[in-house]
Amino acid sequence: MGTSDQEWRDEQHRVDEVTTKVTRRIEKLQREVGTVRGDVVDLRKEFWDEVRVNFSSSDDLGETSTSLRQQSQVLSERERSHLQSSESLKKMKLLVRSPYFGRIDFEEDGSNNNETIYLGIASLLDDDDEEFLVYDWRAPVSSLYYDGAPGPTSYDTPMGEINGEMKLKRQFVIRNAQIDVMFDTGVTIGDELLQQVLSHSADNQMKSIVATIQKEQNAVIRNDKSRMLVVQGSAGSGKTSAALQRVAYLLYKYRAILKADQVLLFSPNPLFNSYVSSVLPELGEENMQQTTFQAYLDFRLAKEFELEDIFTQMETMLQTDEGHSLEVKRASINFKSSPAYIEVITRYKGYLESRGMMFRPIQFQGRMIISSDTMKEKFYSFEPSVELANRIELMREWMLKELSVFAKKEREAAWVDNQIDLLSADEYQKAYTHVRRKQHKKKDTFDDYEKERDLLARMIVNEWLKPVRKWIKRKRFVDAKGLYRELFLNNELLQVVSGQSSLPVFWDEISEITVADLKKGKLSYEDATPYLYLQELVKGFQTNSAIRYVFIDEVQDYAPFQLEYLKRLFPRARMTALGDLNQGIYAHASVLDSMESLQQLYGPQQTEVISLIRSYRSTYEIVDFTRSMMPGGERIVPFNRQGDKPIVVIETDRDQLHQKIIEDIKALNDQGYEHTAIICKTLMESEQVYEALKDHLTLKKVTKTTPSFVKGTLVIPSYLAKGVEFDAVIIYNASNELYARESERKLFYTVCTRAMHLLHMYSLGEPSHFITDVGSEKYVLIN
Ligand SMILES: Nc1ncnc2c1ncn2[C@@H]1O[C@H](COP(=O)(O)OP(=O)(O)OP(=O)(O)O)[C@@H](O)[C@H]1O
Repeated sequence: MGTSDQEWRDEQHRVDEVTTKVTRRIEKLQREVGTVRGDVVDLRKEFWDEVRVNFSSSDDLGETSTSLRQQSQVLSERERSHLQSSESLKKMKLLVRSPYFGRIDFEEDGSNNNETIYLGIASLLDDDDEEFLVYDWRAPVSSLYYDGAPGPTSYDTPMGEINGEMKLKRQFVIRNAQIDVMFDTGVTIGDELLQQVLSHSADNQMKSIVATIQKEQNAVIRNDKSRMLVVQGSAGSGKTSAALQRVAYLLYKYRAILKADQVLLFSPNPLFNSYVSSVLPELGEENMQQTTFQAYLDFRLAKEFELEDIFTQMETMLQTDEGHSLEVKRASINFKSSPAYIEVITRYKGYLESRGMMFRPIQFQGRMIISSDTMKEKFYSFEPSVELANRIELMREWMLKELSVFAKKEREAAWVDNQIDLLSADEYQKAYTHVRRKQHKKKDTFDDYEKERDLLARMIVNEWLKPVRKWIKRKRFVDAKGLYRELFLNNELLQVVSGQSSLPVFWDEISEITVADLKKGKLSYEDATPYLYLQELVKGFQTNSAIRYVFIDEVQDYAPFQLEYLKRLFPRARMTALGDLNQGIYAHASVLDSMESLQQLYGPQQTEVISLIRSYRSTYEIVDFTRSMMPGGERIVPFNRQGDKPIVVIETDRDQLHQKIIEDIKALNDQGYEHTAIICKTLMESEQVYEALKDHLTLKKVTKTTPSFVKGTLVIPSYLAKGVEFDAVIIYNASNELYARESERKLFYTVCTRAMHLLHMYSLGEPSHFITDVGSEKYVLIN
């Protein structure tokens, strides 16, 4: 809908006015921040000058402490004020170039007052703090802009629903205080603006989308009722974008009680962490915490085991030769990632309540302090109704007492005398000081020889037993490894706890490999979470209650076990899980067959599922091609942005193939496509390609340890391209030799959907049937 010249002039006039106010506000805040910073520095420097310190009498002591308190109050007040001013300044700086992006005119029922509401990244009040010149995009009234169309409408507020009529919905693009684009619009945030935004070049960092949030995305962002929010959305439908705006929304709505470090995002890989890290700061918010599930496993298990990571597992599974060992590995992954295996572990815990617990004996200098059998006997002497983990707690207390008894006896041992004799003068002095401190500074500690020997012996024994004590305190006496191994050594046990008389496929081989790995101190990726889960069921769960919101991106890549584990790990958190079943690239992903199964986690009552079906990232032609690869793909709705059809280039000679790719990339660079990727299937292929092309092109090699994306032409293995996007994607070898197994369809789909503007697939020999099955009208074939 067009706007008149007069309206344009009026709006520009308002932009000028607001910008002038913001500029003035910035100048004022800069002065304030400077002054307060100076005050804080001075106060810190002069802190002790202002405090009257006098410890002579109890009155003086009281005065000193009051003076200290007052001085630290002044300091913390100034520090708070500095923080506030700095935050306001940060927001004003966001507003100065583009104060707002939307306007709605709304008349509340019965008010007769047409209120004009402008929406921006942050709110702005006029000088007397009475009128909002700009409303924060997250304010309750702003939802009208994203959800409502001109006409009768309503929005929710903490006080209840407000009804009225929207008279106007207008969009702006304001750059450097000048209106570039302005138009009035209907329900959706205009396609025109989206067209503009989406046709831009890719970046190595994700951007915020506040000006063009779509209605269904807004539902994700503002959803506030469910414990678990599941977002199923096609590739490029804005799941990650919506998740990040949702974090910003929650931080705004609950600003009095929620801090950014109480929100945790699980990303698919460390690279992705850096890719999304600028969105929240762009919105004036602090970043949430970010991690990967792998990082958590490393944190918990890497000291104990040589841990297979998810990418190594992936490399194994992507081997071209489907030999028997790969079949066994796949069966192992499938079983160990299945809900049935959760049942096995849970029932195993029940089984252990009455039998089968395993302990590691406590020994000292080759002598037994407490044997495994004694521990087991003690464990089963506790009341059977006491929870397993609580019994372990009781065991810990009992063992610490036993250790004290042992320590007392040990003080008389001959080795202790030897140690005392061996103490150097220095050590003796140290021991003396130490013992004195322990004895609360009694002066007569080393008065007579007997006492002296006794105290030194006590100290030496305690020192020597310190690691044992620590070991007990950490409950290392529970033989978690033995308990886990038992499942693979004892078929009868497995049958009992699985409730099945038959054993899983390839069980003998799976068991043999698992046991051998455990013996070597190795743990495969598929064993890591079940192992941890069993250990926690027995020893008690380590939980993190500080985290209030957990976001899991690419949830289709998690096994049910891992989700169950996260639920336990964060007992006070609400969860938002975002995923696309079509992009489940890992072997264990096949077990998570529908997003609805995620409802089991917290139960349907506490779960809400939202589907996003519009795909924004890629051009119409690319989405039309990629969606045809997937069963049910017709449900994906491409955003109507036109581009070139995907290209398939067939070549029989590898050198020729390289030559063509080099020319292609040079041409793309000339056309201004700055962020392109040569996507290879595996790391090995990626390394070979990098070596072959690096002298002809400026390339950046990406591996699992690359800390962040940079702009340019990347050479990247398929699975590391998850979640990110590029102007142009070059699939290095999309041949049928490489991509033919059904299990690789989703991987191929995922890599193709990384392209925003251009998708070029090269093939050494016959192209993958994933391409040819699509229908030749959807791509251009070059022989
Ligand atoms: N409402 C929107 N306005 C502007 N751009 C959008 C909008 N929604 C999504 N996009 C853009 O579409 C692209 C894809 O978004 P995003 O990465 O969030 O999708 P996704 O669903 O997480 O994708 P995938 O599952 O394929 O990784 C990004 O460039 C994002 O900025």
